[in-house]
Amino acid sequence: MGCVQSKPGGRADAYRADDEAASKPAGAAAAAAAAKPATKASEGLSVSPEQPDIVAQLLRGSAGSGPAVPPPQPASPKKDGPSAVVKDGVAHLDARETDLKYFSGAPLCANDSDRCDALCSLNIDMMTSEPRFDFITKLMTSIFRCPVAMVVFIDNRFSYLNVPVALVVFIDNRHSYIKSGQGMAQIVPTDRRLSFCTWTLVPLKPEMLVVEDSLEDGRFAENPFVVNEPHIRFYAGAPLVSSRGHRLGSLCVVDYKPRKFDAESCNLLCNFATMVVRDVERQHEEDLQRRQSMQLSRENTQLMRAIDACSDGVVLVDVTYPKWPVMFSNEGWSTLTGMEKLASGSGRMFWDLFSCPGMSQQGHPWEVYKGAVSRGEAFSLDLIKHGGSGRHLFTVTFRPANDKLDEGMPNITIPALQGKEEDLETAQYYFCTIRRPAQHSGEPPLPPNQFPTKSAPFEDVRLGPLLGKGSFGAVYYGTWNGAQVAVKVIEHRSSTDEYRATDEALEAMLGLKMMHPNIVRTFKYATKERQQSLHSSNGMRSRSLEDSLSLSPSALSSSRRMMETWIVLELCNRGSLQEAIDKGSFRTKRSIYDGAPDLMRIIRTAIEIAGAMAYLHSMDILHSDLNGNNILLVSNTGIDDRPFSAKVSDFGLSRIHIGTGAVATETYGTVTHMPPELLSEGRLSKAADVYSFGVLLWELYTGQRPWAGLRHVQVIAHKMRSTTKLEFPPAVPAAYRDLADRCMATDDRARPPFSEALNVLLDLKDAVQSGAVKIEPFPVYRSYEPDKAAGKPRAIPDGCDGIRENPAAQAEANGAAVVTGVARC
Ligand SMILES: Nc1ncnc2c1ncn2[C@@H]1O[C@H](COP(=O)(O)OP(=O)(O)OP(=O)(O)O)[C@@H](O)[C@H]1O
Repeated sequence: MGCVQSKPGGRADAYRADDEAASKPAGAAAAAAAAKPATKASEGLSVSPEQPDIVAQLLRGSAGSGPAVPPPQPASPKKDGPSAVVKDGVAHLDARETDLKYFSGAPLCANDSDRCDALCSLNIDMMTSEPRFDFITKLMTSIFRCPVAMVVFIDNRFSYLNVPVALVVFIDNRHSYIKSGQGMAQIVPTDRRLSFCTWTLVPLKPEMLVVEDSLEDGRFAENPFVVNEPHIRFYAGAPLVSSRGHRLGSLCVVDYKPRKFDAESCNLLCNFATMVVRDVERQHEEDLQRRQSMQLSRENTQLMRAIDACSDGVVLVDVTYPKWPVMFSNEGWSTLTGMEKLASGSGRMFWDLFSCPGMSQQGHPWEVYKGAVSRGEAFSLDLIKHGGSGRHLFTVTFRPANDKLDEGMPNITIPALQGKEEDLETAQYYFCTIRRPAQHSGEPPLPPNQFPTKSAPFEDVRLGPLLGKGSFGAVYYGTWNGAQVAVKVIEHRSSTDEYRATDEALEAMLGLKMMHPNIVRTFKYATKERQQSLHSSNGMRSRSLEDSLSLSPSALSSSRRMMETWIVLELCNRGSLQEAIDKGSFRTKRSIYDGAPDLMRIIRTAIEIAGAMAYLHSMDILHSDLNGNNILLVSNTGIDDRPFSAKVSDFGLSRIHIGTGAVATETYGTVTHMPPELLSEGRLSKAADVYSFGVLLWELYTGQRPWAGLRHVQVIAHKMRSTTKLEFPPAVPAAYRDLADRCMATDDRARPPFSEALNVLLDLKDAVQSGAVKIEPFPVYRSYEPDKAAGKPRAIPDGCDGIRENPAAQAEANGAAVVTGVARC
């Protein structure tokens, strides 16, 4: 069923709201919006519960919808009037021809920003045409026998029209929005002043907007889409009212000839509108649930990794079934018992693997302990393992999975099992912690209800769950004298005297002497001989500490002992800068499509990083791997209005800078942030850190990943050719762009020292604060590549092997400076 009927003269649809009433106060315009509802509803009309007022308003006409205003004045058509134009894929008023005073469109309703927030919170991808809406609009064109039906969402700047293809041809005469899929609607963001639909937001209460003949209605008679192509004459729109009462947009039908719209049709349109909103809300709810369950599964994985890292054997059992099926076992379990690793679904029962000496007279252990389990009690038993050679005695501690680890520690249980009080009372899962009994190992027995923790090299440091793993080792949450800390655990071989790093070098590398508010503090470290591999058993090959100290591998004798170093660090509780950039934390939040960079937040964060780096360089320490993952965030203690402040971390690759020259290194940081001289010659200097900082400035401002979509080899090739650079969007403040460009200069001598970068940023902060620098919004869904002709996103193809095939390389071949910011959504 076609959704567009061709009209003589190429009629099509697009909107422009032009109105004399628009220059009136909002309330007046609100009444104007309702002043021409031509529908006369009949008695017995059914009203959808979610939109009770709509038809009632129709029955009453416009009375009560807002302050009284003069009825709209009919206006005569202007054949040579202004027109809507499409710029960069957005339908705008043509300001050259139009006196904007007369085309300001519907006035903003009082709660428009709440309304926009509500729309934003639903995470609707307004730029994507949805087949489910196509189905409804096609149904509507057939039921109402009109050429066009649309679902339109309206944010604070645009109406997102899902326009049938034939109309897209009209709206954008360059045809750049026509994709394959004939008959499918395409989305055209349209200046909200042009939109008929924005008038459905104006009345105080939701009501239908029916324009039987636009030439007879003062709000629309001079609208460019009435006066010119596509000559809209009829419009009927029902607001899309969310279950919380916010109007998100409208569902509308349009015709090119005047027509009547009876009460039954209004009712039907309202019901369709309700269907659309419920569908959107249901989809949102499902997305939320999906995200939550992904989060839960991530947390579960993290927990399992943390449990895996325990040197004691841990088994998770389901105590609601006889014999207690095993759900999970860790590496320590296999090491201690010699049994295979078990997972949920393996069908193995705990009480088939062990027996309890002396309990047979009392009954099955799972029955004997039923009471204790139902009360969620912890208990310990000496058990004999079945199978294998000989009898092995183990002490096993049983603890409810939703029990607390100990004072000051977070709840290290399965997240899915946490939470409800009633769950605590009827615990289903138990952790069984297996240790050899005291008489075998010489260790004191494990007190009941205590989760095993690693023995600490420091008496006063306790390890909690795993926070993450890096190439040098694992980082755990921990407590130290009651304070929350992060503990980095690194495995390495003991140093020979010949290659022993000096205390001074080690301390510098660990950042022990650094005291700066924007550098992650290292409180202390200690080394002990390692009892058992923490990571290698997980298949993870740890990079050793002496690798980072550039000790010769040949010097590492296999006879040397394996050591474990614990480094106690300041805890950074707000994740990494990279995560914050990816989440859009450096953009003003309205919607992802029209937000602007939050310049103040960006500059303040950049100042913190530049300050920390200036401090490091003043101590002749190079970072050498400065990137968003190595800058951690902590909750802001009120120094400004950001929720976080930044701290430079991870001196794993740091080198002591000797003299003024550069340090040769074979250790690499992150390719995207490395300067050309480091890539080509392995030459590391203070200027290399400055280059990485320049890339960070670009990321902070654009919110994008540098060189996204390119392979490492392609990134390196681009950098080596040095005609290629990261380009900023046009609206960036010049001082900011110049600083970033200087930092990323190919010639390392042209890069400013951090002290200078810091001063530039401080000046810029003052300029922004005083209003001297304006912040321009720019959409993030578009690439900033110089191919402006197409006016649409151009993604660099992934998986393209040859650099020549890359559009960036082609642009470069044409002499253009190439930009690599690629659409994130
Ligand atoms: N002080 C800290 N506070 C909170 N979390 C931390 C801290 N230090 C590190 N982490 C977390 O631990 C993870 C591992 O950190 P680590 O420094 O070992 O490696 P990385 O920086 O991710 O990788 P690489 O060592 O390869 O550069 C990090 O991703 C981070 O999430």
